[in-house]
Amino acid sequence: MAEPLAPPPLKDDCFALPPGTHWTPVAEAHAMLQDRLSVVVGQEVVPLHEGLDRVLASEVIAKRSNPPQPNSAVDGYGLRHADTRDGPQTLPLVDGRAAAGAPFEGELPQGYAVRVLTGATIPEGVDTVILQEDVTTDGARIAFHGGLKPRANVRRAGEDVDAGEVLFSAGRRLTPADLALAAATGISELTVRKPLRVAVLSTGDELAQSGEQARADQIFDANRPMLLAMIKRFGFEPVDAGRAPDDRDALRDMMDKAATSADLILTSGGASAGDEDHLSALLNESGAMTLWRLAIKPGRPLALGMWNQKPVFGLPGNPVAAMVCALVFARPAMGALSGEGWHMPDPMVVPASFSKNKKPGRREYLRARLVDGKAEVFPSEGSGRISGLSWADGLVELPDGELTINPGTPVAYYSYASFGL
Ligand SMILES: Nc1nc2c(c(=O)[nH]1)N[C@H]1C(S)=C(S)[C@@H](COP(=O)(O)OP(=O)(O)OC[C@H]3O[C@@H](n4cnc5c(N)ncnc54)[C@H](O)[C@@H]3O)O[C@H]1N2
Ligand code: MOO
Repeated sequence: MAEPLAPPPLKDDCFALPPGTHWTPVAEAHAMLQDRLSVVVGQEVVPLHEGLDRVLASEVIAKRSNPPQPNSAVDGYGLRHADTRDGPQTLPLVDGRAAAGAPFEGELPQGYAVRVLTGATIPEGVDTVILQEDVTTDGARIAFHGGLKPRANVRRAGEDVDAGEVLFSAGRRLTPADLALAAATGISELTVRKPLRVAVLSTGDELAQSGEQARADQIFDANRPMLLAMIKRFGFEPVDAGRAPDDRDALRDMMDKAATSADLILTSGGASAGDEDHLSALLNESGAMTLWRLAIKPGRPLALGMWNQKPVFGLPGNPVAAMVCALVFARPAMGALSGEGWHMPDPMVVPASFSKNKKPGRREYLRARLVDGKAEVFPSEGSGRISGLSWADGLVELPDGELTINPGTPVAYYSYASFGL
């Protein structure tokens, strides 16, 4: 008869971090990634109107000043300031007018005023424009009170931007306002980065696809729709690489396909070192695998490797850990790979409305909501509690060390929006 199997004794340090294991602190992991990742996408030239949300590959320089010539800020009358004095006065009007797109020909004679409309090029001789609400006119003269400010209502050429000024640096993701500025300064084409294509692959025999009939022992794949949607929100190109069974050959095929259609592969599940953790085994086999045990909660295991020259981020399977690692590690990494640059948002420091005794050793991310300027947290820290991800509008980050938090303690809060979600 076999010896009865005795359970292992509890260790004194069972709640401490495993001895001898190096837990990579988040800051160290960030520094390493930042150091090792570089732009992997090429460039292309697109017409200005296709520039929205694209990442600039080079700086953009204004070709033209804005405005290109001095123009009027108001509807009114142009005159020489030297022809005015304090107190009530009149000036005769010249024939003709200056309108936007239809300039006044010639120079304004001394001692006259000229009708000007908003946006019109300031006629030669005019240095000041009086608002039409401040004059009376019979069509041949204007009467007004003096004391005008010299150059009133005149927009100087280049007062907004001068030709030759740098409008944007490389790496900027273009906004609607950027397109307006580029158009106004004579830019018609933009040299941008090709979009970063990010493949998302789920692993695990337990996964069923939404819409399919799930066996009783199966769960629906929640990570893939979440990660694909996150990539889209970040402004990258999501590539659905499907769901791989716990079979090394099938996973290898799917990884090969993902590597041909994307610049970066995000997987979820199979990242740790369990019997069915085929992803880490496969990356190990390819010789380009590092399993990072990160000092982060949730999301301890992160498998990083290269597959057919494409970087792979093997995110943990638990959906909460997958999302946290995608925000905290994959998002800034995608910035570096896409040409946008490494970027972590700045948190808002807000008072906590919760209590917690945080143990030392791991940086923690709690699902949080901002209510009346205070951070509330989801009552459960379970890494499979997807409802908390959906309940939250951001994350509270607790530092690596030990900390006692009471209502009112300042904490770092990152809104989902600050990551681009
Ligand atoms: N002995 C240990 N076991 C575990 C440890 C550990 O340190 N020692 N770490 C735990 C932590 S923390 C995490 S996170 C997971 C990470 O494991 P894997 O990345 O290998 O993920 P799986 O084991 O494949 O899955 C974990 C969990 O997530 C579910 N899952 C996976 N993919 C999806 C998906 N696409 N949609 C929804 N849910 C998914 C999966 O069914 C599991 O329940 O390991 C712990 N174990
Ligand atoms: O990464 Mo695990 O989800 O910390 O729980």
